[in-house]
Amino acid sequence: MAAERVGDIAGAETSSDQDVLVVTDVERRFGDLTAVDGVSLAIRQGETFGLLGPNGAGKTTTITMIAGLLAPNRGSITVAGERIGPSAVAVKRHIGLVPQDLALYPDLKGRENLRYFARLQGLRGADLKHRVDEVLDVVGLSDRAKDPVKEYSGGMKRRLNIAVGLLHRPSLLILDEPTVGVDPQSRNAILESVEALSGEGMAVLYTTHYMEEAERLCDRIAIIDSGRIQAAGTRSELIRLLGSSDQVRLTGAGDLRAAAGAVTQVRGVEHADVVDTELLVTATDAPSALAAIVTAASNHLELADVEITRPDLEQVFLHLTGKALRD
Ligand SMILES: Nc1ncnc2c1ncn2[C@@H]1O[C@H](COP(=O)(O)OP(=O)(O)OP(=O)(O)O)[C@@H](O)[C@H]1O
Repeated sequence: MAAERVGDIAGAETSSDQDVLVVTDVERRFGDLTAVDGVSLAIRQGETFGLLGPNGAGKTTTITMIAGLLAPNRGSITVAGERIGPSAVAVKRHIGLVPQDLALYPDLKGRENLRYFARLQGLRGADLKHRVDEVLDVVGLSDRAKDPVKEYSGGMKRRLNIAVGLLHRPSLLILDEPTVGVDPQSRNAILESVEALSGEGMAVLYTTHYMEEAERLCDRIAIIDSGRIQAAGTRSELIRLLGSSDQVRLTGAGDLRAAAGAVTQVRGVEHADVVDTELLVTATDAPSALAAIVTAASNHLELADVEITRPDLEQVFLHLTGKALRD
C-alpha cells in the first residue's frame, strides 16, 4: 500500500531550522532484502518522534543508519545540520544511541560504569561528577548508584544504559525499544525519563512495537512496516485515517429512545442509536463529551453501565497493512 501522508508529516520536505534530525529518502538493502525502503522523516528540538512497527519492520536498521553506524545505499541523513555516515566522526557527538543490547560492566557499580563512559566522552573533574549525578537522577537510579550492576534488575540495567547515552549531552537521543522485557516499575521510570528529557528540549527518536507507549510519549508517530513508512502524523491525524469516531455504550432501565433523542443534542455527538437494550452514542471526542452525555441520558434512564471505546493505533496499523501490530 502506498504511504498515507498526514498533516505535518515526517517528510524532509517539511524540515525547518529547528530540525535536529532530517532523514531523506533513505534505503538500505541486505542482499535481495530491502530492509529500509525510502524512509524520510524530520524531528524538531523538544519533539518525541515514534517509529511504531512490528519486529522486522526496519526500525533498528533505520536508527543504526541515523547513528552513523551503517551506511545507507541511498538517501541522506543530517543531524544538527551536519551530514552523517560511518566516516563522519564529529557529528556523532550530537547523538545519544541507546541500543537494545546492554553495554555495561556487571562487576562495576552503577556510578563507576557512568564514570568510565563519561571519561571516554572526554568529561573530567567536577563536570564529570556533576553530569554523572544528573543522568543518575534522570533515570531514577541515584539511590542504587553504589550497587554493582550485576545486582540490578533487567529494567535497571536498561535505565543505566540510557544514562550512558545521555552523558555527553546529545541533542538527539535514540532509544531502540527500551522497555522490551523490563519490569513495570522500570518501564514507568523509562517513560517518565523520556517525558522529562523532551520537556527539556531534547529531540527523541523512540522505536517501539507497543502502541500505548507511542500514544503516551510521542508528539508524532510514523507507522513503519516492511521497511516503509506507511503513514505519519500526530495520534489524532493517524486515527482520522480510519474515518471512525469514539463510541459510548450506555446500559440501563428506562426510555432508551427518549435518552437517544436527548443525547443527540449534546455537542460533539454525531448520532445515538438504540441497539437491543443499549444506547450506542457516536462522538468525535467521547471523554470531553461524556459528562454531558451521561447527564442527558440520566433524565430518561437509570444508568447501570457506561463504557467508552476509542479507535487506537492498533486499528490504524491493521487498516494500513492488513495485519496486527503485535506478533
Ligand atoms: N545485518 C543484516 N543482514 C541481513 N538482514 C538483516 C540485517 N539486519 C537486519 N536485517 C533484516 O532486515 C529487516 C529489518 O530488520 P530490523 O532489525 O531493522 O527490524 P526491526 O523493526 O528493528 O525489528 P526488531 O525489533 O526485530 O529488531 C529484517 O527482515 C531483518 O531480518
